[in-house]
Amino acid sequence: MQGSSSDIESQQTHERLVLEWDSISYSVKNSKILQDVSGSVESGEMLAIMGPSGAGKTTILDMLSKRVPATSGSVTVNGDAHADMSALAAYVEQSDALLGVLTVHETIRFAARLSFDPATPAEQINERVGTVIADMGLTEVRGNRIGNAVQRGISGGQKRRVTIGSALVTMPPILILDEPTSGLDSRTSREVLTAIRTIARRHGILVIASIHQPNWETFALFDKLLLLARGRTMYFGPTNRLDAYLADGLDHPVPVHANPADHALEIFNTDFMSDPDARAAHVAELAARYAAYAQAHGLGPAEKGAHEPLGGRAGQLTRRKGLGGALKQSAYRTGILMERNTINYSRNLLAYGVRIGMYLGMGVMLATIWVNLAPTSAKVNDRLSVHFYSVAFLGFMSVAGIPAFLEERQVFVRERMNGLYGPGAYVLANSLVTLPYLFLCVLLFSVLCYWSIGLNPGAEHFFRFLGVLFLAVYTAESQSAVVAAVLPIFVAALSIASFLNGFWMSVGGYFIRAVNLPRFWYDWAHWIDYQAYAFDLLVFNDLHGLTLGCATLADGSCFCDYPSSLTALGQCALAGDDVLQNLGIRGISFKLYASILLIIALVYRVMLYVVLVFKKR
Ligand SMILES: Nc1ncnc2c1ncn2[C@@H]1O[C@H](COP(=O)(O)OP(=O)(O)OP(=O)(O)O)[C@@H](O)[C@H]1O
Repeated sequence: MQGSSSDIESQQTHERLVLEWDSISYSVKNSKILQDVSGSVESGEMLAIMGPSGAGKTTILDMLSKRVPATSGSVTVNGDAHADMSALAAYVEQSDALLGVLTVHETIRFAARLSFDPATPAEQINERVGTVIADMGLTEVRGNRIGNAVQRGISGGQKRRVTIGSALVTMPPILILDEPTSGLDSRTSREVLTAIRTIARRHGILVIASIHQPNWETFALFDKLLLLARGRTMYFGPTNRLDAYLADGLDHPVPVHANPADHALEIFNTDFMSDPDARAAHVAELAARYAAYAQAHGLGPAEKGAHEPLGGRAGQLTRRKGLGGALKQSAYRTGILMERNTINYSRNLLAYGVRIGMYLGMGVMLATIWVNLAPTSAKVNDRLSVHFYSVAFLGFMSVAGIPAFLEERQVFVRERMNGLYGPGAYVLANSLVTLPYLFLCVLLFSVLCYWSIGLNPGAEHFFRFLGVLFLAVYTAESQSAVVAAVLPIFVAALSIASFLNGFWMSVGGYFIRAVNLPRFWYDWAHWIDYQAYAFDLLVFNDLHGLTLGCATLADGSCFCDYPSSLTALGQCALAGDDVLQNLGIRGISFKLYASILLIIALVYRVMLYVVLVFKKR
């Protein structure tokens, strides 16, 4: 039988799941953010979580998705407290983490490709992507870019729908949405939630959404409602029984023509009560009244029944794949990420175009300021400063890559949480796609300045200069990535990465000779300083084997700026190796130093991986 869209549709119909949470509480220090909240929801159902601002809606979503463990109580799927939620659930956060230069269609298609089995035919993926784009009302803007600081893109509400679409297209068994309708007008909110409901019913997806102020029709799309105030349950049950509870349980019937959701939020909002004790007592009383009513009227979580054990697709997802399978999947996802990164890098003018311009500018600057250095001993210090400047400033400017790394990292955090791929695939794709881009930057810089400065001529010397500089810049870029992964806040990452580069400059051996450094710094910092190895290599490459002319003074004597072994032989010249000897870098092994530089770069890449393994947000 021919593969058709119905194949993929049927593959994506999930087995029945029941998500239950039993008496979950969450405290930070001594403050109780959630208290004894219980409930359940199953495949095909939509649960709304509502409550005044600060009621604990995002917190409970974090508990249900197991992003944050509850202080007490349990969260189970089909009775299993160890179900792998990253494999079962897609979580759509309040903020939209998207790559600004991709189009709407590309964004959703990449999400689909990252989630589907490698064997899924492209037409099936395209069909699913097309359906989701239509369902989210994005057909008109499917070819438009998302937008970023330099290029205005789609609207905030459309971005919200792209984020939801990117989750929905992966057909997760559980879909968790934090404020899916923020930024959407009431008609669009209703359309989007109607589409989610249709897809959820059709494919048996369990949907949980926190929501602010839904209008009547939107509210009615939900099967169940959990109403929170100050972390306590004000109501949990079918949406269509809320009216009865407000009237009979609380003596606050919904006025004629009023929206029950608005009315309930008015009752449970205690933010404007000035006395904190009275506020706490009021909320406690409302929670007690709900508990008594729920018991008397059979509301609350369904009776725990016998569950099917997790099996089928969900079970497969929660089970670890064999090593071979995992590696294959990982290689497949890495390939897709590389493709996406390449598009991102090639289109991201702000992050990458401007940087290329900056490296070009630095090349022109060096070429015109250190212009045509004669091979004389008087110009040795100028040559040294060229090498120092090239390593230190090109390395330093790697901080310009931090904003783009942070944008990419946010997308990674979202997709990783949703089980699309792990830190291994991400780091590998990032590490590989950065290579040609940085190489291009360093190549442009080198071509522009190497010959006009008059560094050691010869192709071999030029290519060594290029290679060493490229390794140094790649190491610096890797260092910036590690810093930004640890501290994903732009200003903080920028400050720390700049400080580190300044530190490496200070202990590298240029400003103060390495052997003159205080032992405390020399014994460790100098030896792990990538700039020190790169500087030594560039100087060695330039001066080794070179003969430099010295000055003949008025009295006929010869003056060299460095002690020369050649003057004793009757030549008024300075051997480049004499300078190297004086600097303490004579006889270094080019291969060894280049290998150490490479190892430092790789260590940073491994550090990036380790940081991302442990730092999940
Ligand atoms: N890690 C934390 N440390 C301290 N306070 C926290 C922490 N997490 C949540 N809170 C507090 O718990 C309360 C509930 O926060 P939460 O973000 O869950 O509310 P919310 O209902 O989603 O609010 P909103 O609708 O405004 O987004 C807030 O007062 C918040 O400040």
